[in-house]
Amino acid sequence: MKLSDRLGGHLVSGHVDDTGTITKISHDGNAVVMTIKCPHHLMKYMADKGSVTIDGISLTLFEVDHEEGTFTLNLIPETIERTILGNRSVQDTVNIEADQIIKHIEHLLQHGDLDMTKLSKAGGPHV
Ligand SMILES: Cc1nc2c(=O)[nH]c(=O)nc-2n(C[C@H](O)[C@H](O)[C@H](O)CO)c1C
Repeated sequence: MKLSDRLGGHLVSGHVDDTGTITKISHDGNAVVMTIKCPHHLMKYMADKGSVTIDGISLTLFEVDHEEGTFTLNLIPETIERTILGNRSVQDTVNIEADQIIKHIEHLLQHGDLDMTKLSKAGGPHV
C-alpha cells in the first residue's frame, strides 16, 4: 500500500489498549449490532461516528453511551463474513485499540506546545 492510496478505515497500530466485553448482539436487517462494555479509562477516546479498532479490525463507533460506559458497533456483512467478529458471542472479551489520532492530540495538549486557547483565537476549534 502506498501513502497516496485511499484509506478504507483508520490508522491502526496493533497495540491493544485494553479489553472490553460484548454485552449485547442484535440484528438490524443484514447488519449485526454489537454493544461493548469498555473500560472507563478508554471511554474518553470514544466519540460518536469516530474510529475504534476491535480485535484488530477498523470500525466506526455507531453510538457511544458515556453514562453506561458502552459503545455500539454496526457490522456489515463483509465484516461478519471475513473477520473473527462474526463468531463472537455475548460475554466474549475483545481487544480494544482507541483511535491513535485522539491519543496523540491528548498527548500534545498535556506535554506539547498545543494550546487550545491560542488555536481558538486563531479561528480553530472553540473550547
Ligand atoms: C471504518 C470502518 N467501519 C466499519 C464499521 O463500522 N462496520 C463494519 O462492519 N465495517 C467497517 N469497516 C470495514 C471493516 O474494517 C472491514 O469489513 C473488515 O476489515 C474486513 O475487510 C470500516 C473500514
